Order: sequence, then C-alpha cells, then structure tokens
Amino acid sequence: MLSAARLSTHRLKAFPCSRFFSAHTRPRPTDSESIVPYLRAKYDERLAQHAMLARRSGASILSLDAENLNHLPPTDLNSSTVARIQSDIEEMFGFGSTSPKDVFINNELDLARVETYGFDYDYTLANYTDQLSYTIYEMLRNILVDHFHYPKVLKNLQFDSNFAIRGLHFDIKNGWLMKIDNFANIQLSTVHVGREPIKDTNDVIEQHRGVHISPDYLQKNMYQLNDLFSIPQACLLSDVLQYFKDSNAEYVKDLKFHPRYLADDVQRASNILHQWSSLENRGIGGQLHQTVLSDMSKFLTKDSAIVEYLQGLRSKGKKTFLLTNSSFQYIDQGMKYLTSSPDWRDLFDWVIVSARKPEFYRTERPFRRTSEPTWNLVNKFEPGEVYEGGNLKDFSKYSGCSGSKVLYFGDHVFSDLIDPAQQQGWKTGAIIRELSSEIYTRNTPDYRHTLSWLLRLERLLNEAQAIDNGRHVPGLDKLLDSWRGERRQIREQLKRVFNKAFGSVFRTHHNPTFFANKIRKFADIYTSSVENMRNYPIDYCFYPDRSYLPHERSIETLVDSGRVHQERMLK
Ligand SMILES: Nc1nc2c(ncn2[C@@H]2O[C@H](COP(=O)(O)O)[C@@H](O)[C@H]2O)c(=O)[nH]1
Ligand SMILES: [Mg+2]
Repeated sequence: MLSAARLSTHRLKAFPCSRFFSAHTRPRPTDSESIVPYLRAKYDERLAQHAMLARRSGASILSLDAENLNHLPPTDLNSSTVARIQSDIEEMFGFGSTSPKDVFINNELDLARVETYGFDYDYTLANYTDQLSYTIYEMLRNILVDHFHYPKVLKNLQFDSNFAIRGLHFDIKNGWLMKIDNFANIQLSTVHVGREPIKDTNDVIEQHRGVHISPDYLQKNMYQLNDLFSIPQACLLSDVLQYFKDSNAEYVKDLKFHPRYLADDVQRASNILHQWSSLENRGIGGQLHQTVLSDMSKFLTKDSAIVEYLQGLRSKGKKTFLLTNSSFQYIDQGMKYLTSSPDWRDLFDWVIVSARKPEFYRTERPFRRTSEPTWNLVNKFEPGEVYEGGNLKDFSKYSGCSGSKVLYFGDHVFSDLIDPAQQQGWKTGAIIRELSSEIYTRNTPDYRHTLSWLLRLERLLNEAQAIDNGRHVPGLDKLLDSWRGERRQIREQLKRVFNKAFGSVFRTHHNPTFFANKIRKFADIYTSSVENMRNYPIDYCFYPDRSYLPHERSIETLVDSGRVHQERMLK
C-alpha cells in the first residue's frame, strides 16, 4: 500500500474561496518582481485543489505531508465550488478506473473476420500458481550447486517474488540488471548489481556514453527476461552475483569471475530443467514438467471459463488450434486436469506440440505424428492426430488458415507474437498476467491522486519555464529547482508502488518500456487472461483509441473530449 503521510483532515477541510480561487483568474503579472509570487500562489492554489479532492476520496498524495500543507490557510469552500474543481480536475487528469478484465487495443481487430483462433499453452491457456516460480528457483539453484559446483552455501538462497519483473535486461558484460524503455534508454534508477542499486550511475553512463544502448550492444551483451518462467532466473542471477560481491568484492571487480559465466550457467540450468528428458520419463520434458505433473493442483490454476470460451468459439463455427513448445505428454496430462475431461482434444481442430517457436515460423522443419508410426511422412493434417515440430508454411497449407483470418494468443513476445504478426500477418493477442495487479494499483485512489498532482506540477513547470524564456526573473531558478525536486520524488514514489526495484512492467517514467513497446507493435490486443475474451461478442470489432502525434495532441484531444473550454479556464 502507498505509504506517504495522510493529508491532515483539519487542514484540508477547507480552503478559502477568495484566496485559493483568485490566482488563476488574476492576469499573469508583467513585471519580473511579481512573477515568482504569482507562480507560488498558483502552485498553492492547485495543490489545495488536488489535496482537497484526495482527502474527499480518503486518499494520500504521495510526497505530501503536513509540512507541505502548513502554509495553506484553512477556511470554507461551498459545495458548488468543490464540485466544479472536482469535475475540472477529473476531466483534465482522468480519474476513471480501468477493469483488470478489459481487453486493450493497439490495432483495429474485427472478430467477425477471424475464422481461426490459435492458443499457446504455457501461461496462456495454462495458468500456473505462484508456487511454480519458487520451485523453478530452487531447482535452478540446486543445479548450480550440485552439478556446476557453485558454493554449497548458495543452497540457502530463497526466491523473492517481489524482486524482479518481466521484461528486464541483464547486461552480461557488467552483471547489471535493468529496465530499459522503447528507445533502448536505460532507466538509471533501476540498474542493479546483485540485489542492490548500482552505487554510481556514472559507471553506466560512461559505458554507453549516455543512457542509450546501441542495437549492437543490445544484441551482443544484453539478455532479456521475456516471460514469467524467467522471473526466478532473474532473481537467482542477482542473488548469486550478490553473494560473489559480498564474499569477495575483487572477484567481480577484477573479473576473476565474469557475469557472463553466471548468465550462461543459469541458462544452461534452465534448459536442463525445462527440457532434458530421458527414456524413463517418456518424453514428458525436463524435471520441472515432471514435478508439475506430480502435483497439478499445486502448480496449475483450473479455470472452467476457458473451456466455455473454447466451446463457444467452436459452436459458432470458428476453427481452433493449440500450438505449444511443450511436449504432448506434458500438455495432455495438463489439459486433462485443466478441462476435467479426457476429451480435451475435441476443443481443437489441430494440436501442434514441441513446435520450437520461434523457429517454427522461420524454418521448414517437417511435421511429425506423435503417435506411431512417427516416421510416416506428414503431408496433410488428419482428424484426431497430434503433430510435433513443423513450420508455419506447412501449417497454413494443411490447415487452410492463414493471414489476418487467424488470431493467435500467447504470452511470449518472441515465441508467440513477433513472427506470426510479421511473417504471416496473423492477428495476435498478448496474454500478460501482470496486467491485473498493475491495473489494480493504478486504480487505487492514492495512485490516481498522486499521478494527477504530478501531471499538474509538470504543467506548472512548463508554464514557469516559458516565463523564464530569455529574461531574468528573480527567484525563479530556486522555485524551478524545488518543483523539479518534488517531481523527482513523486516519480520515484509512483515507480515503487509497482515494484520497489524496477517499477512498472509497462512504463519507465515517460515512456513505454522496451517490453511494452513490443506488445504495442506486435499484439493487436492484450489482456490479462484468455477468459476475458468471453466478455465480447463473437463479431465484436475492437477499435483502438485514435493515437496522436505530439504535434497533433493539443488541438485534437481537446476537441475530441470537449475540453477546450476547461483547458482555457484552468490554464
Ligand atoms: N529450454 C528451455 N525451455 C524453456 C525455458 N523457459 C521456458 N521453457 C519451456 O518452454 C515451453 C513454453 O511453452 P509454450 O506453451 O509457452 O509454447 C514450456 O515447455 C517451458 O517449460 C528455458 O529457459 N529453456
Ligand atoms: Mg507460453
């Protein structure tokens, strides 16, 4: 929960109409001496408005404590003035809450035109409990110690589910874990070495001669954590690095130990965990898959809504397919459990397993049957068969489904979204489980009132800088510095409410994250769970909001929302 001091009730009960609603109606002074007092009065007035609205919602504005408010004298406001301010601020900064079950639209998608629905399995149809991440962490940790001879004491390490988020980049040259934005700019406050923020961000700036990471560096030295399976990996990388730092600082500094060794070892351990099969486990997959199957209620979340959704699609004449990198033995048992039926295959026209996405979209590997004789050539799809491997070109040929008549849902940017969208023009839906908790946080009154005050403060900063343009205004630099300091503080607080170390999965301060940008580019729609699609009719057309280029925004968004008048009034 948000932690800043609550606004003090008695102080905020009321502010004087005459005092607090006079500055903005007063013309801006032209003489230099009066400008700073004018701006201060305007700040006080706006702060009072926001603080009053926050209090009425029982919310805090982070960063504000009684001290910020002490200089604001209390008095009465009549209810119509309060209502007017409330509606002005809500209009201006948006207080509408968002449903965690909504489907969000990047690109127009007309479901009436979709003939075939495809689904990934892991973290798309099959949702795992949080327990899975703990188990992955422990297994990876044990492989490092038992098989790769890492120090035995590392067996004491425990997964911290609050540490890492999806989409982070690990710099394998320096051992830095960080969040970067859509322009590949580093968000400096997120750079971590081990479990701690980097001591001196100048080291990062020196490395890149700024905060931008070149495409070449990104490709050669950065490894992105793309799905929920990789969260325990990120945590383990950081914990082990922290151990090396704590036990011998020189180890890291002098490169007697290289972070790349660790990144490679954790990836190797991951492959073993997920993939290594033996004749004994009959192709189920790695140790992780066996563990999930040994106690499905511990690791899998049953959801009857998904079965109803799939049945609904088929009853309305849509084709469906399942396309997964997991093995047949693994998903067969999982789907039986999830659907509570041995006949789950009736939900799909085609089932493709061990598909090796994203290679599936690029290579010409032939399909194979999963039932004997598996060596018989596949040159068409037969009813009731399950196929392994394969490629996109043959899939389109044998199924007759291609292009924008296919809508495919998946959780992994590279395995599920980029290639199908780019190579084949499939429509794509991203399933991002974290959306629901992020939306929940964004809906809290504390978050919304703090954000609204931040946006207001930025407007004030813009106005003050414009006044400063080319002339000396006494006291203005000091005022700007203090407002900038407050802005920094609020931004950091708004980051921490999502995740202490890394903030939101979707945003740096101003920009979408690298991860969110990929979703924006390669997913037509995105939502927290496949079952949310049930809320939309089969012929629903998802229309995106019109997106504005910065030079279009001021006129068109205001006209769209009918806010021209208020905008002028509140300036
Ligand atoms: N070899 C590796 N396999 C991994 C890793 N992380 C996850 N996985 C496995 O991939 C599939 C994903 O299936 P899909 O249904 O989402 O296509 C699943 O079997 C995971 O166990 C990894 O780092 N290495
Ligand atoms: Mg998946």
